[in-house]
Amino acid sequence: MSPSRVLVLNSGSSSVKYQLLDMRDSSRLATGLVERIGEQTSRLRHTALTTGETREHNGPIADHQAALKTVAEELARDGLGLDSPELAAIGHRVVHGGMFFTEPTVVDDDVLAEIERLIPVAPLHNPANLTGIRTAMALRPDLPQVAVFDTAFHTTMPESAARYAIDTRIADRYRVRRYGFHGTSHAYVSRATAKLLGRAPEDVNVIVLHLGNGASASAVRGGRCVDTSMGLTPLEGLVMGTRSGDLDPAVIFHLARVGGMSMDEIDTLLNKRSGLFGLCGDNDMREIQRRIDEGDEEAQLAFDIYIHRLKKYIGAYFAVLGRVDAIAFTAGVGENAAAVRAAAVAGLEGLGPAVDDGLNAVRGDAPRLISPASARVAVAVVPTDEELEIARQTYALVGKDK
Ligand SMILES: Nc1ncnc2c1ncn2[C@@H]1O[C@H](COP(=O)(O)OP(=O)(O)O)[C@@H](O)[C@H]1O
Ligand SMILES: CC(=O)OP(=O)(O)O
Ligand SMILES: [Mg+2]
Repeated sequence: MSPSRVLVLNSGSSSVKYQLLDMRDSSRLATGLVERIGEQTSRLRHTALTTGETREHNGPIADHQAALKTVAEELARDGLGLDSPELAAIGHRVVHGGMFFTEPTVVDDDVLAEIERLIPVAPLHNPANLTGIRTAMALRPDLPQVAVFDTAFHTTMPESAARYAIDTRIADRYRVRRYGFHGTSHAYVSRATAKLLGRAPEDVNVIVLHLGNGASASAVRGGRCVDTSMGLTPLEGLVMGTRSGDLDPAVIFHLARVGGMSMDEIDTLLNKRSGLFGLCGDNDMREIQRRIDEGDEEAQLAFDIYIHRLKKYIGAYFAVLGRVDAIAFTAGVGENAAAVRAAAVAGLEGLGPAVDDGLNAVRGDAPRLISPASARVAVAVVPTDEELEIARQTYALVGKDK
């Protein structure tokens, strides 16, 4: 029998999420998460679905290379090691693929060089993605390593949405344009939303709100992305856990000229010390909601700013799409924070969407509608599964090669 397993690695700036899947039936064999890499308090949580056993390790894991070695050891303990002949390929989430990578791609030296060249426009993500690929290559040099790019789904955006209004020659010389991210999630969720509505993706217009630590919105017309909120880098758009999202670019000149801050300091400020964290000292929506329940005004204002920006994007994408069939909430905040969903849609009834408080309060892992039957625009919670989507794309590509 030909090998049918795919290991998926989603390496973030300080974490690695992974899943081992059997693509004959898309079942998960193992899943896990390494968090707080580089800190003293790193944690690995590994679950073997073959046995139902979960193991946890606490203690420092210095870097992504060490993290992946530990992951490989954990898989081996369950008889699912990387040396298995059943492994067909390793699929990697790569955040920035620039303009060239519109499809999943088997990694070779040229692909590695291009991912490396794009580091300045994804400084938090591409270095971790590269380490993931290189470490996996060293462990299994014979296996195809497939890169699945966050940017790929957004390459269908029209030039009117993808261009910034700056001197075209400068923009072209430095490839300054809007690329968009979280594309694997936007693609998966927009398709799953069409399915939930019982319609073909080609017939459905969806606004997808991917609200995790990083957050982005997209306007999807008939299965193709026509606009998204992230731009050259994953900093533009919505208010995020630690990123500012949209601001007047002159804020940067002001902080440099008047505040005496260096470019690196401003970069760190906007990427790591802004967003919800910058506004109230917490980036986790659970903690913010707890503080709001206690009457904390700072947390309330952070929440209100987050919601105001989200609403502006929902409104904008109504205008971009003309007709909207559904709004889909996904990722950690979108899937779990009922208060965010209710507040984001409140007051938009004139445009068609509405949230039913009873349905919104129901928790679950399955895609579900939270709008009343009378709403002209459906509102849905659609859990994302970037790892499954990466595994599918990886397996489809490797299968084609055989
Ligand atoms: N039960 C919950 N209620 C509210 N927010 C939650 C809940 N669980 C997770 N979150 C939010 O989701 C975020 C993580 O989302 P996730 O999509 O896993 O992010 P990422 O992939 O960017 O690490 C957390 O920072 C937190 O704000
Ligand atoms: C692109 C991006 O922001 O990714 P994440 O949400 O995983 O940080
Ligand atoms: Mg994520």
